[in-house]
Amino acid sequence: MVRIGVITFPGSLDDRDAQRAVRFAGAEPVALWHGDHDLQHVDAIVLPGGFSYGDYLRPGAIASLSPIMTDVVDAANRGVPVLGICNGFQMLVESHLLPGGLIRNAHQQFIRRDQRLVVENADTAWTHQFSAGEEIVIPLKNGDGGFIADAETLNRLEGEGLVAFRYAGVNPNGSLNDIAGLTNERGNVVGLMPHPEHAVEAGFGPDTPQAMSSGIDGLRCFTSAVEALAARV
Ligand SMILES: NC(=O)CC[C@H](N)C(=O)O
Repeated sequence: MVRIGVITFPGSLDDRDAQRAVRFAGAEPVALWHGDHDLQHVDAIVLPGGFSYGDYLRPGAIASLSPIMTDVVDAANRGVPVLGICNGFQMLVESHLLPGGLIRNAHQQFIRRDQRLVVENADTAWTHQFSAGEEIVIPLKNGDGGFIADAETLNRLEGEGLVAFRYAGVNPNGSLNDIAGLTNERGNVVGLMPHPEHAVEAGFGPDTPQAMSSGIDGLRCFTSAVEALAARV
């Protein structure tokens, strides 16, 4: 069975939900601890949402220095699929596995909403079960979701198709180019601000009209990875 590790940091909030999403996707969730240098030979890694180290300094900045993050960076560079959700996306950026930065929302408020997204890149480990241009709805909840990058980086991200998800309808936080999520060149590392793990079970996900979203749009992030990994085993 495919085994997907979910790393818990001090202040993680959504690690249990991420484990549950992994189980719903048909894989075995493996609870990993940030202070261990031990990935327990998992096939893929999820960095969950939350408030690691109370968002002290910058969200994800202290967590990026946790012992296990050197193992995560090594694994990512070997091609192991890594998904960073919200605070996990912030950790990926702070670890330089993805470029740019995430700053306070433009309106200065913490925001929670069911968010429309366009899947821009459906050729990554975590998105290949979507189609490019497909619109989905998953929850968004953060205080520091404003994506920034210098002009050269932004041009490269757009030119090389490294924008994985883009906000649709409204830009909820002032992110440049409506960027909600990124992938690396290889497609194994993906980070996004909205929360796919909160949209994996009918009746508990976004409350949107059927025509707009299945309510479980987030599940395909996880089943994408599980399907590709299962084919390798
Ligand atoms: N939901 C989350 O993971 C929140 C991330 C981070 N603490 C923020 O507020 O931006």
